[in-house]
Amino acid sequence: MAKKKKSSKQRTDFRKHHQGRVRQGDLTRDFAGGKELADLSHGERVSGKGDLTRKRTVIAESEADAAIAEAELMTGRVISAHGLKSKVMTDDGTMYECAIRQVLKSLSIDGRSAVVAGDHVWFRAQSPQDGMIERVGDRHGIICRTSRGQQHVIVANIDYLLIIASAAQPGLKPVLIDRFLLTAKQCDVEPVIVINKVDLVDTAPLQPIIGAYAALGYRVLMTSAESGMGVDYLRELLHGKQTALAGQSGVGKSSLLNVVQPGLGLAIGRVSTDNDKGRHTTTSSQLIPLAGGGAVFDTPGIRQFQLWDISAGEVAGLMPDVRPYVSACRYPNCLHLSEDDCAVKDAVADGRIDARRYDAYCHLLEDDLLTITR
Ligand SMILES: Nc1nc2c(ncn2[C@@H]2O[C@H](COP(=O)(O)OP(=O)(O)OP(=O)(O)O)[C@@H](O)[C@H]2O)c(=O)[nH]1
Ligand SMILES: [Zn+2]
Repeated sequence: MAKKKKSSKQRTDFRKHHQGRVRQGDLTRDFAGGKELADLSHGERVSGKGDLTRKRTVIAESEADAAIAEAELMTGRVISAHGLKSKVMTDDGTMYECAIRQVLKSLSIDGRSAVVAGDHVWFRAQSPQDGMIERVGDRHGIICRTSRGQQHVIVANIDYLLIIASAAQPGLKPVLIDRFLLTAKQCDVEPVIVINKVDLVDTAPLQPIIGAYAALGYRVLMTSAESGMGVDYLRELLHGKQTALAGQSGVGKSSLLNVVQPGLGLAIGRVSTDNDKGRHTTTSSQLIPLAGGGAVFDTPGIRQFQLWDISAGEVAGLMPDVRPYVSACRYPNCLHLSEDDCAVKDAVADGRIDARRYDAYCHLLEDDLLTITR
């Protein structure tokens, strides 16, 4: 017991000393660190005799070994994880293709991935391009989806989900914003709504919709990558934060980042005229470190994120404006569509719930969720 405490303190001290940007307590999934491996190698000598002095000496030796082993590790952030290979970027922007140590893989619990995009990892460089991940930091702010009962983490360690929409080309689709809001709520990541391309429209008609979101407590920004409107505010907001980008193709995600951080040079696509839908120019995950701190995660997995993981019965509870009424419905499993004595429909009828939001709710259930589960 005492031995364990000491070793975790040593790790914490080491971490504080060497890994300034990683918070204390980040290393609880410490399956394969030098300490454990050192303990294994000294196992017989330690447990065989019960000689306390010798035991202490061996522990001290193994801790020294562990410190040396740890000192050889490099830190980085996982950009993408595919099967057993991960792309890891170090603080100075060097990319490594990393394998995952077997013990990490075998200790990954209930089918969850041992390593996911966004993870902070400690790895051993094996060549200028290759490495072996030895340790994964604790996760917070996980954006995930569940399909066929399996949870897939798309990206970890995220503070904001930046939901980017555009006022025109493609036109504003509040339904899409609502979907991403549900995702953010479900993942417990703070959403920020950005309405871009406001240079193309008269903004007066946007005010009611912006007001409705703001009244629900969401942060809403109007921006233009073209005129620069709202860009300083956005830059300030992203400063020091870990942000994941969401939004339909062509709304200007890359353009906005390029003006938030001049010199970035992300590829800008043309909006497809084919049914106003466009096609994502960005096809692989990117981690964009921001000058002055923070980073933006741009991954196709979130760009194309759908409501895979939300069941029809859960949606109302995730909408702050609808949630207060659901417990007053006659039927506990009321979906607030065509049921009798529905408190949600009553609230829509007398204006306590915004009719547009309720419409979006109905569409979502009828078009997506109920048809998928049928
Ligand atoms: N007028 C105007 N055009 C913009 C603005 N932002 C982006 N655009 C244009 O919109 C088109 C798409 O911009 P992108 O930045 O590639 O959009 P995206 O969201 O990154 O697109 P994907 O990579 O496909 O997901 C480009 O032609 C941009 O020049 C804006 O604020 N105003
Ligand atoms: Zn109801």
